[in-house]
Order: sequence, then structure tokens, then C-alpha cells
Amino acid sequence: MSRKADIENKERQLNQSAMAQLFHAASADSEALLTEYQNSESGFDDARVLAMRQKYGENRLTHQRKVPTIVQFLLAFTDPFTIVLFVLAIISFVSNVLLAPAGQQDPSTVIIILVLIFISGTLRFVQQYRSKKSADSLNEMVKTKIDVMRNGKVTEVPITEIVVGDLVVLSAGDMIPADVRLISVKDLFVSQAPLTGESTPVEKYAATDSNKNDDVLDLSNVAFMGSNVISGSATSLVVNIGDTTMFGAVAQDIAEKPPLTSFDKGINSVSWLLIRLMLVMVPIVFVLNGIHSNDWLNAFLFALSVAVGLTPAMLPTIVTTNLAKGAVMLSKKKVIVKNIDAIQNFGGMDVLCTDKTGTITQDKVVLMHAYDVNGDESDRVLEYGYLNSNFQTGLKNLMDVAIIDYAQEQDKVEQYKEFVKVDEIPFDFTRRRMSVVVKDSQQRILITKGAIEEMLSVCTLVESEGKTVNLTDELRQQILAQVVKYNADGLRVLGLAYKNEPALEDTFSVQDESEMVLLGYLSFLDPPKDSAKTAIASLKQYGVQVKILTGDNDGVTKTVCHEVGLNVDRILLGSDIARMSKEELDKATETVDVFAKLSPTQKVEVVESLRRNKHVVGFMGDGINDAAAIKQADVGISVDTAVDIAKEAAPIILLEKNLMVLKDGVIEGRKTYGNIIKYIKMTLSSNFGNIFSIVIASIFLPFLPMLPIQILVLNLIYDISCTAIPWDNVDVEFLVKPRDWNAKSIKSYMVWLGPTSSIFDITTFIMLFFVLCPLFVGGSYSSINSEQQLLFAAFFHTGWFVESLWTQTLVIHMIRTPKIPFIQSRASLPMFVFTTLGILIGTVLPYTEIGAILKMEPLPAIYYALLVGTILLYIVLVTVVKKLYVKKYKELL
Ligand SMILES: Nc1ncnc2c1ncn2[C@@H]1O[C@H](COP(=O)(O)OP(=O)(O)OP(=O)(O)O)[C@@H](O)[C@H]1O
Ligand SMILES: [Mg+2]
Repeated sequence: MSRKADIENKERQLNQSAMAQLFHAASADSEALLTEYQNSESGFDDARVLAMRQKYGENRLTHQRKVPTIVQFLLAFTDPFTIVLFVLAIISFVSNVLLAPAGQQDPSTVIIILVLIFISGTLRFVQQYRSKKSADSLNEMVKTKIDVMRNGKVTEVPITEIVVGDLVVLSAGDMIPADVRLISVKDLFVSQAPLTGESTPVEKYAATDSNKNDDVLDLSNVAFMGSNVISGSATSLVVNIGDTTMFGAVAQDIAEKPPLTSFDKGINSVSWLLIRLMLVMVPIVFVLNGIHSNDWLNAFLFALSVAVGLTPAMLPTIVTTNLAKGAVMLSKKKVIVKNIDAIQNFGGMDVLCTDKTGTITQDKVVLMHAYDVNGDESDRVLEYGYLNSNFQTGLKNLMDVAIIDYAQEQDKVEQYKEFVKVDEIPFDFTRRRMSVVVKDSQQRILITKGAIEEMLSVCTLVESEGKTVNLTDELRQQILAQVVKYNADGLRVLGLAYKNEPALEDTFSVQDESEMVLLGYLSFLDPPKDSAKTAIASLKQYGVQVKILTGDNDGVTKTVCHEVGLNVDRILLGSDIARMSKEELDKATETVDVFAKLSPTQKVEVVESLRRNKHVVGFMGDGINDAAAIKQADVGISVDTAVDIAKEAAPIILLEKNLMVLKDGVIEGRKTYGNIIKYIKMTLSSNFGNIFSIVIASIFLPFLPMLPIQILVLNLIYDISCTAIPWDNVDVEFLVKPRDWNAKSIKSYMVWLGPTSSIFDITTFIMLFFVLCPLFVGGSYSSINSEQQLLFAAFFHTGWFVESLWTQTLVIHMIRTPKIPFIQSRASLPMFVFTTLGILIGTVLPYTEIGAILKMEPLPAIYYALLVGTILLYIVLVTVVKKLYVKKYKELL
């Protein structure tokens, strides 16, 4: 059996035993299962956790594990540039060493080429390795955590630390951390989309399921890694972790290749443009040089080197380095970028949608009043509110925390009667309310709290001054008017209602929330952050418009949004959106800044509408109700404290939910983008120019315009200079506007600036061929003997090599800014050092031993007169072209 088949077979067996384990757990009684895993209701102790981890390992998937460093190193040498160098090395070894007559073997060229291979490969490896490393360490900073029962109490641990047999507590918004058998559930709805592709949530139960014919994924009491809890809560026992989970099996099949972003597509399209151009030009270069020089082998090697030297081979690496560097800079501003490709959209974002709580309001919500319907403080309202918040397990919410805190601070909790929980009906964003059922020795009570409109719709009675009266339309209007008043003062209001002796069953459902008695209001202070107003204003200055998308009601939203300087003249409600056509919505989203009472899907609709209007849309949120919109936005943003599914969906995580941080992040994102686009534009345009120069030279010259190895060295020096680009400065003017990827501008840039540099290549050719080389050698090319012709060509090659290096490197300084380089806008120190070093090395090279091996000739002083003249004229012309370009296209980069 082949090794591969062997491994596959082992994997299958592994999966089969994992699957058998799931069927077994599903059909077993939960008590028996606990005993089997030597666990109890109080969970594992530390020793047991350690033992289980030693036995089954960490809860990680293999594909998330590291590729060995040595493999990464070797992979860095598998690019076209290196391969062509290898070909050259072999040819040179054969001709200079193997076939050379005894005593005349000269391995120096081979050695130089091997050094080049080593430098370029190592460079690529170091950059990729560092990028990956920083990306990984950033990801470590935003670990997904889960509640688990251990040592008799619920503790939160990173998902990777879950062990087989652990008792995991699940609630709405959680990612399911492993394949688990549900032990007890409460209205648990789970989305299994990542596994089954089916997006409608399925309900899961705790009862034994012994249907062995089912597909595992259909087991009703098993929940799988990769799926998430939409609503409800559960306790569950971990059966399989890591690779042995069903998700682990699927993840091995589908190699993780995220869809291409517009950025990737843009880069690809430009690279292809250049490659197509080369496919046409390079054969022409080959044939022309073959005919002229009659040395077809060298003509072929030359054409090959031109092709490879001009392929933007380092482009992916330099782009990645830029992004990784950007991600590290952003992390210093407390912005973690999980997926570095998101940076480019971040810089392009021009509309930021965000929820309200904790973003423009403070992170802490405070309970101000517990009023009865007449507006008097009521202990009973507080007590019922407390019971509801304290016993509910479905949602971790600031308002519940506020109620519990308040009751505790007032020392009320002691006085409350001894109630125990019977059941709960968890919160969801369409009902916008939640219930618990409690009982003492005498009675059972259903207590519900939620948005006032939703509460009124399930109440038929009102308790007022100890009496229960019918909820008339008049009363209803009065109550709503009361709430509007509270809202106008910036208070959030929840309605509270109860029902005595609800149905006699032990489990309750949404149907039981009917014919209730409205008891009063809980009002909360949720004031705007001090920084919100300035942050919104400065985001606006940087071209990012802020829009609020909240599920909360329009009353408070209006008050709060007004305070932070948003336009609240028109507020769009969820109910308005439901009535609108797509066109009407697209028109409205352009002008409206505040959207209230939105359902989770309506948040998505608003984001989609803005995207249809050609905005680059960011969405920031932290709730279950935000996850879908986060996914749909161009830039999904969440916070470290958000629910798992929001955190999973967002490529950008803020360590602090703060708009100021976000502004800093946006600027940093634009800087990164600026440096990337700068590199792309200058590399592509100078390559474009070079190919022209080479074709023209090939038409006229009786010898190769440059030796293959020289082209490759030139290219390497340029690439090394460019590695400093991620550390370059970006003009402040560039940062004030959102920057969106624009493939057209790259093409026009190429077409304008490429030929500009060709002009000076051609003048250099003419000067070298007709004036300088004849001067150095003592006659025109046609008049000298073949040995002198070789010298002539060597002078020519060296002269063009040095001129090319100077112009290519100077162009970095010329086009990094629309302003006058060195005077109005200066490159950063690393950029300056790298480019200067590049020029120095290249200029000195002809005078060294290595230069001799590269077949270069030391250039006489008079050459530098030509060089300086050319450079000065070049700078003048590029400045003029830049001005014209900016005039036509409004901006340079
Ligand atoms: N703990 C709770 N108990 C009862 N009802 C709640 C609770 N939390 C929220 N609600 C109701 O659901 C509505 C929507 O919830 P929430 O305000 O969290 O939505 P959101 O879109 O996340 O808003 P935000 O923009 O403020 O984050 C609230 O206005 C409130 O009426
Ligand atoms: Mg929210």
C-alpha cells in the first residue's frame, strides 16, 4: 500500500471511530455518560483536565498548526526568479567548469549566482516568516473563549484548552468549541451552516437519540464544532476535539482559501497585464538579439532574464510585508487585524455603521429607576426585574448586569422571597423580550421584560395602585407617552410584566407570554461617551461618515445621537425599511444617519444598500444581532468583549470599543495602503518602461543590451531597496481621504510614467554607443576588431547598468509623493538608507572583483558627466509629467 493511501486509510479509521463515539454518546443516557467520562455535575478538577489533555491533546486543528520552518525556508526558493538563476548557474557550471580546458576552470560566476539565489530566497523567507509570525501573534491576542464547568464553578477558558469530557456551558452567540453531546438544553437553536451549508438554525435537544441510521450531522442531541448558538442555552459534554471533530474532517478536505478580495483581483489583473505584455515582447527580444548577435543561447538566456527580471516577482512578498507591518502598527493602536488583507478595505472605508451601546454610549449601563405604571418607585418592580435578570442564562447583557448591580447595591436582594427557577424563555431579537418562570412554596410566576412596544402587545391587564385593571387603548397611549418622555431624557426603558400561575407544565414557550399583567418600567441611563462627539467629528474630517444602526427604540436613540452631533432630523425605523422598495431604501440610506428598531436582517439590508451606493462600508458591532451585518460589510469590525459569532465574523477586532481608536486605525490603514500602492505603481511603471527600452535597444544594437546575469543583479538591488517601503512615510495629504483600490489609475500611471523613463534609457544608449564607448575603445563599433568589440559591449553594458540603477532608484523618491522630493516631502530614514546603499553598491560594483566576474568594465570619469546630466534632465521631466498627471487625474498615487 502506498504511503499516501496508508495515511488516508488511517484517517478514515480515525474518523470512523470518532463517528462511532458520537453515535454512542448520542444513544447513551446522560447520567451514564458522565460516569463513563468520570465527570460529575461539578466538572473536572485540574488534575483530571491535565490527564485528559495528555491523553487527547489540545483542541486545535492540524491545518492551524505550523508548517515547519525548514519547509517554509525551502518554499521561499520556489519562484521563477530563483529557477531562472538556477538554470543560469547550471549553464555556467557546464561551460566554465566542466567543459573548460584544464587549468582554466572558473567557478566564480557559478558562485555569484548561488549567492544571488541565497540572498533573494532568504530575503523572501525572512519577510514571509516575519509577516506570518506577527499575524499569528496578533491572532493569539483575540482568543475565542467558552464557559466550562470545572472545580464546581463556571470558568471561562480559551477554546483550545477544552478537553474531552469537559462540561461546556453554551449560550446564545457562542461558537461551539468541539463536538459535544447535549446534557440539558433550553430552546437551543444552532446554525450548522459551516458544516452543512444549511443556514436555517436547527433546534437541538438533550434526550437520547439512538437512531443509528441517521447521518451524524442529523443527531438531535449532538452539536458540532464550527457551528454556533443562535438562541437558547445548554450544558454539554465534550466528546471529540480537534481533528477528530466532524469540522476537523471537513477542514482537512477544503484547504483554507478565502475568496479573492477586490485588492487581490486588482493586483492580479495588473500583474497579468504586464505578463501578457511580456509574452508578446520577450519573443521579439529573443529573435532580435539572436539575429543581431548570432549567439542564440545567450539571446535565449537574455530573453529569459528579461522576462523574469521584469515579472514583479517580489510583488506578493512586498505587499504581504507591507500588510503585516501595517497590522503590527495597528495593534499598537489597539486594533487587531485578524486577516491582514482587510487593511486595504479599512483605508478605503467611507461609511462606518455602528451599533449604539458601548460605541457611542459608555460601556456601563446604569439602572436609574424601577417605576410602577404611575411613575412611582416600586420595590416589586425591582424584585421582579432582579428575578428575571438573575435567573436568565441566554443573553449576557449590560441591562441585566445593571439590574443585578442595582439590587445588590441597595441591599434589596436579602429581602426577596426564596424563589427557585422553573424555566426560562430566552431572549431573541424579533420578540425583543425574555421570560423566566420562578416558584416558591405557594405560587409560580412568569416574569417577562423587554421593549415596551413588545410588552404591550402581550399584556391585557395593568397593575395600578394595587389593583389590576384592563389595558385600555387610552392606558396604552398614556404608557407610551410616558416612555417617550423618559426617552427624551436619554433613558432607555424596558417594560416589566408578570402572570401568576401560568400553565401547569414544567417547560414553557413563547406562547405562554400572553394575557400578562404590566407591572412597570425599568429605566436605564446609557449616556454617550465623552469622546464620542469629537471622534465622530474627526472621522468625518477624514472622510468617514458615521451611521448608527440600532435595535433600540427611536426615542433614546434620537436623544443620544443628537448629543453626539449626528443628524437626527430623519430617523429610519425598521418598520419603514420593511415597507420600502430597494430604490427607495438606497435613496434613504444616502441621507439618513440614524436607523432604529432594526432587526438583525435589516442591519444587513442597510449595509447592502450602502454598498449598492458604491460606498466602502464598515460595520462595527458586538452582538449576535450584528454578526450577519459584520460579515456583509466590506470591513467587519468587532470588539474583544463581543459574542463569539461577532468576533468570528469580523476581520478587525478592537481591544477597546472606542471610535477614537478607530480613527487612528483608519489612518494607519491608509498609510499601509499608500505604501503598497506606491510600490505597485512604481514597480509596474518602471518595468513597463524597461521593456520598451530593451525592445528598442534590441532593434539597433549589434550585441545584447545587457548580460542576463547583470539584469538579474540589477533587479535584486532594486528589490532590496524596495524592502524598506513598508517603513516609508506617507504624505499627510494622502491620509485625509478614504483610499479605495483603483486598477484604472495603476494602468494610466504605467502608461504615463513608464515611457518617461524609457526616453532617458534611449538617450543613454545613443550617447554610449555613438560617443562614449568609441571614445573609451578608440573607434566606432564597426571599425574595431572583435576583441575591442567585446570591450565596447562591456562598457556599454556597465554604462547602462549604472544609469538604470540610478533612474530606477531615484524614481522611488520621485513618485512616492506628488510634491518635490527631498525638499517638500522626505522619505523615511530606512527608505533613504536603503536606496542610497543600493545606488552606492551598484555604482562601485564595476570597480570590484565581483564586477569583473559580472563582466563589467570600470567606467572612466567622463561617463559620470553623462550620468549626472541624464539624471538632472530625468528629474525635471518626471516632475513635469507628474504635474500633468496630477492635473489630469487629480492625484498621483
Ligand atoms: N436584557 C434584556 N432584557 C429584555 N429586553 C432587552 C434586553 N436587552 C435588550 N432588550 C430589548 O431588545 C432591544 C434591542 O436590543 P439592543 O438594544 O441590545 O439592540 P442593539 O441593536 O444591539 O442595540 P445597540 O445598538 O444599543 O447595541 C432593546 O431595545 C430592548 O428593548
Ligand atoms: Mg448591541
